[in-house]
Amino acid sequence: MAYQFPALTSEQKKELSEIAQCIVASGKGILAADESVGTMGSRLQRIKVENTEENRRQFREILFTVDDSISQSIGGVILFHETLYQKDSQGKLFRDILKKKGIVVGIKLDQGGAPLAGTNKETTIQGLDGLSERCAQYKKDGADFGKWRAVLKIDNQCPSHLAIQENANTLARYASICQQNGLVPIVEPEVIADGDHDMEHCQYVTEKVLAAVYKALNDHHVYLEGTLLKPNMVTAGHASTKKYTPEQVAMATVTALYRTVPAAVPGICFLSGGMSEEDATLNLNAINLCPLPKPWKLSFSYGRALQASALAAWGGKATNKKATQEAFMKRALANCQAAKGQYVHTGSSGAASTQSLFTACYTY
Ligand SMILES: O=P(O)(O)OC[C@@]1(O)O[C@H](CO)[C@@H](O)[C@@H]1O
Repeated sequence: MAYQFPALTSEQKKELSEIAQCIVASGKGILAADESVGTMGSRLQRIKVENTEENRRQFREILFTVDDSISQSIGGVILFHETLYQKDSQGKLFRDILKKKGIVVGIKLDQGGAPLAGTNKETTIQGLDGLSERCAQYKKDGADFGKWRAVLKIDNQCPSHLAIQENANTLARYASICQQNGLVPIVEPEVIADGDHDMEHCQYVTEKVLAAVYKALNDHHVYLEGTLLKPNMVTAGHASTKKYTPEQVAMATVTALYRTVPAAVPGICFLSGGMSEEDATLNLNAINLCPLPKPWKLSFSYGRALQASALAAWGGKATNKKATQEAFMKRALANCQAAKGQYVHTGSSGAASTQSLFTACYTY
């Protein structure tokens, strides 16, 4: 069929693919620091710190003012709206601090779930109304990529055909709007780990979801070279009694991706989904060593698995700045090595790094 109505100019495509490649350049991944106020509240509650704007700002200032060498491991940071406009204690905007380090700034664009009536408590994600205007403003304010997380669960009759189609289409519509405004869309269809299903079942569902997402992206004329995928790894449900090695997780994950994700996609940055920091790193390392064709960069976009030790080290005290930055740097480096298949587990990880970070029905 003739391509009569091109969605993007060649200049727009060039810009988008350059941004995407820069984020996942060798060994680099993403710090997902885009927790909403509510989600950050539950993180802070764990360390007995009050969820105030100032406390959220202080923790993020510590992360973002870490040594410049962080840019060898972190190619992009996803921010929440509030954080995009926050400043450090010297009055410098966080986004300028990150950009000065050569880190690309991203913004969370989804606005929470809404029930899909007639399903077993499944959801779609809101935020398409006014999205183009928000994207245009964020681009002016220094963001170069966006993120939208859709949630699919494995349960009785789930995910339903409706939930898969609706979320795939919404992700594709979001991705198209992002690209029109110069933002690289991170497409995140998360099959959450709640449940007692085995890994094979998770693989089956993940393949169905990803196949629907890439069909929808194609229908919406999304330029794949200017996108990044943020999927779950293929694992057993959190309540499953079956245990799998990182090599088994890697084989199931890469098989699912190889069957469904086009080679034009420059990078796949996994979410950590409640895995411990160490498991998230070991699995990513095994994924990069998996003996299957891997035409994309396979990296990380971790929230919990990059910040849990740092949060524990901070404990709300400014005097713990150095220890907090060291803990963050350690995980960032470990994941940088894992993104190249070069991580060697030394056995010296702190308690926080092996602790499960799973929260049931994790939403926002
Ligand atoms: O699973 P993780 O790695 O902790 O976080 C993944 C993530 O998509 O989920 C959170 C909720 O939207 C976001 O803060 C984050 O970007």
